[in-house]
Amino acid sequence: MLHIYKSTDQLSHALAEWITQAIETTLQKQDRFTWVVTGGNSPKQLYELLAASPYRERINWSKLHIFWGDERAVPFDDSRNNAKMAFEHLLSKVPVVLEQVHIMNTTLSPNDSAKAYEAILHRYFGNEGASFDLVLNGMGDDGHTLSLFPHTPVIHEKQAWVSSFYLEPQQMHRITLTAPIVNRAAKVAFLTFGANKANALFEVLKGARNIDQYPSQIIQPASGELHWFVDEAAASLVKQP
Ligand SMILES: O=C1O[C@H](COP(=O)(O)O)[C@@H](O)[C@H](O)[C@H]1O
Repeated sequence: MLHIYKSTDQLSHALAEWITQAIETTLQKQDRFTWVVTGGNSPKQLYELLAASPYRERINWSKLHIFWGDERAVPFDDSRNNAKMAFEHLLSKVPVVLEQVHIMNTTLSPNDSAKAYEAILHRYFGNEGASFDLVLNGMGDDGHTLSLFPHTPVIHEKQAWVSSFYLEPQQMHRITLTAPIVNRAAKVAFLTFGANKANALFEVLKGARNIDQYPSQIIQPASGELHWFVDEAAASLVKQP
């Protein structure tokens, strides 16, 4: 489902409300809510909103179990670290249970970090079936999501739930969830805005299947919901007749 908003402000507010309702509704049926948060710049306003009234009071933070979709293999105190960003804008401001907040450990080698994260996920979800209640994703203007970058082999991963690799153009290792686990989620929501994302959004939603060029295409929950929260600038090509 495609949700289009006039401004990034309206978009962030609508997504904050949608996430809060998803948490409220799910917690009426079960005792925990597992949420994968995203990095990058796009979610900063959303995170600030969730950390403030009225969302802060409506969310039962003690029931939340937080995970990351991907991480740059840099120390936690590096400004590029996705977990640092989420703590700065959200998690340090709300009463989360730290034992339920699972950052990707960048003090280990990237390979060991991916294995350790995969072990955590298997403890939560077993080997089959269950997965996250919500995966929040961003999308880069090159069509990447998580750390599934164009023309990287990890796009085609079929077994591992977490993988690491060296991203040559950025001279940096990345650790990322893979399609096999993300596509089991109950809900996946993309947050994308800005004219620079318009072409990628068009190709991902309306273009021919080309997952190597536009890796966001591979995120298609098997039985869960897929939502795209975008602004009019990003949706400008999608909306054309
Ligand atoms: O590298 C990354 O980029 C994507 C998109 O980021 P944005 O700044 O364009 O919103 C992000 O979702 C991912 O977590 C991050 O590692």
